[in-house]
Amino acid sequence: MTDTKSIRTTLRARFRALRQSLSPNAQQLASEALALACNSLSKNTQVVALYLPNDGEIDPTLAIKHLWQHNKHVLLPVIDPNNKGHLIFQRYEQDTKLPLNQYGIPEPKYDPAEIVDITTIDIIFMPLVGFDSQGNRLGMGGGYYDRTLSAVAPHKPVLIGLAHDCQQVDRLPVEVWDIPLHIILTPSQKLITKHGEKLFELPL
Ligand SMILES: Nc1nc2c(c(=O)[nH]1)N(C=O)[C@@H](CNc1ccc(C(=O)N[C@@H](CCC(=O)O)C(=O)O)cc1)CN2
Ligand SMILES: Nc1ncnc2c1ncn2[C@@H]1O[C@H](COP(=O)(O)OP(=O)(O)OP(=O)(O)O)[C@@H](O)[C@H]1O
Repeated sequence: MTDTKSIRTTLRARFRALRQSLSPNAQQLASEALALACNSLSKNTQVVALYLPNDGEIDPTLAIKHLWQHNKHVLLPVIDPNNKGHLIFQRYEQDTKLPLNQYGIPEPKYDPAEIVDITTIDIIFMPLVGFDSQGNRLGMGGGYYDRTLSAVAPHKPVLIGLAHDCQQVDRLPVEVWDIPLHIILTPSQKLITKHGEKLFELPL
């Protein structure tokens, strides 16, 4: 194993354990703070991807409810059955059925009619295991988001990582394929990274 890979593996285990150890009350407060922040960032947008929580991840379900109330199109990631290691994004509505995927995460059943082209998404709010102030992201280790996003433009969709404050690390060792985040939201911070600063030149 390379140094980078082994450090990322060690950090992944540490930060997964840390977020899993948060109390239900801490998770609830985090989710409420997140809903306000997501809502404010989504104001001038129409199509927004989120995720359903797993493994102690910060819970965006309250944010999703707010977005529905404001008539936004909410999407969820679905593991692409036709393109190994990639995600597609499908519409998520109040009556969407959510069977569990291979990792036990609820996701819409694959349906080509429900797929939304990734280049039309305004914001992808992404789960993460760890992050640093440069916008580097450590995920679950499947490479799904990195592979899926490798084909999109550097400014669209806007990539926003969602995390608990305890998931921040000084500096993550990065891999060549890592796609940096524009913004990272935690219950107490809206961190605009150096990649995100370029977005101020564009309407969000
Ligand atoms: N909530 C949420 N949804 C998501 C992701 C995510 O990180 N969080 N993903 C982001 O990519 C995709 C799923 N990727 C995942 C990759 C690995 C594991 C996982 O639990 N891995 C186990 C090993 C499981 C096995 O191989 O049987 C582990 O590492 O313990 C979970 C999700 C799509 N949906
Ligand atoms: N663009 C890509 N093309 C091909 N393989 C990739 C790409 N991105 C990631 N991978 C593969 O995915 C594996 C996992 O990558 P990494 O450790 O960066 O995942 P992660 O960022 O934690 O996961 P995720 O993106 O699913 O949240 C790597 O071993 C790498 O080989």
